[in-house]
Amino acid sequence: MKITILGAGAWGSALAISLARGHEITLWSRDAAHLAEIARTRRNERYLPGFELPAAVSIEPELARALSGAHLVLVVVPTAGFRATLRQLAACDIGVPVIWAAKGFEPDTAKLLHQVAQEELPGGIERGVLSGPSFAHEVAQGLPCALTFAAREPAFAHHTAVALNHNRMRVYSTTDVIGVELGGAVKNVMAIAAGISDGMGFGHNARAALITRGLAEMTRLGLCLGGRLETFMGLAGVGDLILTCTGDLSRNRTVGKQLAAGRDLATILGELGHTAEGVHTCAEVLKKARQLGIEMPISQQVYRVMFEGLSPRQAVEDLLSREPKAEYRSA
Ligand SMILES: NC(=O)C1=CN([C@@H]2O[C@H](COP(=O)(O)OP(=O)(O)OC[C@H]3O[C@@H](n4cnc5c(N)ncnc54)[C@H](O)[C@@H]3O)[C@@H](O)[C@H]2O)C=CC1
Ligand SMILES: O=C(CO)COP(=O)(O)O
Repeated sequence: MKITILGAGAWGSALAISLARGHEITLWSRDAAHLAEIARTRRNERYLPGFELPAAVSIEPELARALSGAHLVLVVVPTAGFRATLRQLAACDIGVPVIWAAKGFEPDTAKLLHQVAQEELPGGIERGVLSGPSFAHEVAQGLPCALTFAAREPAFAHHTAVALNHNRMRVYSTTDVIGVELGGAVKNVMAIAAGISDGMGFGHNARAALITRGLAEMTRLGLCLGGRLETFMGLAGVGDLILTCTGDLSRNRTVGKQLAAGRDLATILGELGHTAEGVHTCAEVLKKARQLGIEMPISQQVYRVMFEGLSPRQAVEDLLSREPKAEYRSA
């Protein structure tokens, strides 16, 4: 299959390297100068240093040419650029399936990406989302991983998962698009919380509590939005939650650790040099939770630490001083 990947950050580049095992890949980005450097060096030293691009990956700065002959388009830009990228794509009159691998709500609109796709892509174009526990660096190394691909149409979900699957990347399929997208969005907020807790030295018990109660928040919101319980218990839910809350390769977890060290958010993001989707998605998650009357105390405290100057220590004390409750309750 010929797959065109839009977005040459860490994840777009890692997927290009990984999928080049069985497909012909064309990599495109809005940043022509960066693409020219990748084409010259056959490496993406800016976002994914240390990996050579396989021969099956071509670089194409002209979008229409990048899309020519493609059987599948994979959009891997941050949520902030998702709508604009789909608009460019739609202007090229594509007639092939479009799938995406970004995680989070669209900034400001509190929309999940399938809703943005619904607004921007012509009707009749098959679509879906790839998610799950997958640090770009490990995927580029060819280490084993398992992901999930969600699409409304079961046959499309199955065939796409089969096409993306290879012996280092097991891809499962589901029709729960909302659950998969919501899991990927909320886990990034929880990774910031876990980073704060670990950065404060609160220990393994506290982190396990955050992951578990984070899963409860994800599930409460996700079920209300129409996601399915089993999705939150799967790769795109608890799987990715565990990875990002515990793995030091996580950019969101790094943001949390730096906040715990008392550093200012703007400085942290400036130095990170990568996207940390949990930062803006936190506000969108809380917007949704408010609209639906759902309690999300951990997300609330992460927001207050990032944007209202609450100290990480006070944030944790506030969480612990809440009235004891039943562990399970309906939304
Ligand atoms: N890095 C990882 O391990 C994984 C990342 N993801 C998700 O993939 C998405 C992309 O992340 P990364 O590639 O890691 O980010 P990155 O920070 O490594 O690279 C971002 C890329 O997007 C481009 N970009 C930045 N703003 C843009 C905009 N407004 N419009 C179009 N392009 C823009 C940059 O030029 C760069 O090429 C995010 O939603 C992230 O949550 C998902 C799974 C794994
Ligand atoms: O989504 C990811 C792994 O599944 C990457 O997480 P970060 O964006 O926190 O690095």
